[in-house]
Amino acid sequence: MSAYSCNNNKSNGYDMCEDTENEYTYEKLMKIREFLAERIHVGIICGSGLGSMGEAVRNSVCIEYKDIPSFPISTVQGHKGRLIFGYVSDVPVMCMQGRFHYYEGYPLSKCVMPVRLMKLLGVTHLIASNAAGGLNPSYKVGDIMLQKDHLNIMGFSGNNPLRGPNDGVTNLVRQLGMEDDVHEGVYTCMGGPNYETVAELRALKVLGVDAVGMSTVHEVTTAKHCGMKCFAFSLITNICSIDYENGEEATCEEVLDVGKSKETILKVLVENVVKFIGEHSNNE
Ligand SMILES: O=P(O)(O)O[C@@H]1C[C@H](O)[C@@H](CO)O1
Ligand code: HPA
Repeated sequence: MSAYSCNNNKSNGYDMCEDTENEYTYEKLMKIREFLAERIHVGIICGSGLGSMGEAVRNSVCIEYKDIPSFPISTVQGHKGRLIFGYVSDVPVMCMQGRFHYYEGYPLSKCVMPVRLMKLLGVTHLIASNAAGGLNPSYKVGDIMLQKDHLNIMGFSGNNPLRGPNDGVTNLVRQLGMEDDVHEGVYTCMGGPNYETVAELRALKVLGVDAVGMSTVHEVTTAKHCGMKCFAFSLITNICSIDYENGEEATCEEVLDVGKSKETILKVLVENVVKFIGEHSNNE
């Protein structure tokens, strides 16, 4: 008898099959889940005003956060609040158009839950983006800062910082024709929701911070802990002034406007990085 043929044993009224292939144990289901999970490869988190990167996703299926059981909702301007599943450069991705911030009232464990979900769904590589204020005097509004490291101020007592993004990816970003506008630097996350005081910015500068924002550090820390490879970058949306006499605090509108003005280049950036990951990771 072949593995799939039934013997018409109807002792309980149903067709009974001898074949053990028809028994779905928990272990077997987990194997199926693992197989399917391997089909999603890259996770993308869009920062404030950077949701247009989600338009790089082709053949997409969108699911609103509010429709997903137990999922938090986005409460911040510039975060659509939906998951997009699809393909970028033929690589299967899931994209968060909207992240969760500590200042929204969510504990950090909830802010990073989607990263753990990505891991469960098979994501091996995380691309995290954010809007940030430039502290390094050589940065201009609209520049991109590749996060070569971060300062985990909110977890000063011990989380590991991100070390060394993939050199190849870094070069690839430089090839975007933005050589003069791309930097590698140190990012830090403040608790928010208010922007930093001059005294705080001065302290951050002394600590070696090049750009300051309100996210990403805990996501990257969690992703690293889960064994993912991470590529994180900041769009410099405003320049942080450490001068009491000159310089104004950024506004939310300003931050979102800079994101909008860089939509095209950010989409290309995401496409190139995902393509690179697809070509170099061998579906690991
Ligand atoms: O989600 P990100 O880190 O891009 O958001 C930044 C930090 C604040 O939420 C907002 C400031 O305008 O942008
Ligand atoms: O200057 C800033 N500080 C903190 N978060 C930010 N997000 C955009 N700009 C900034």
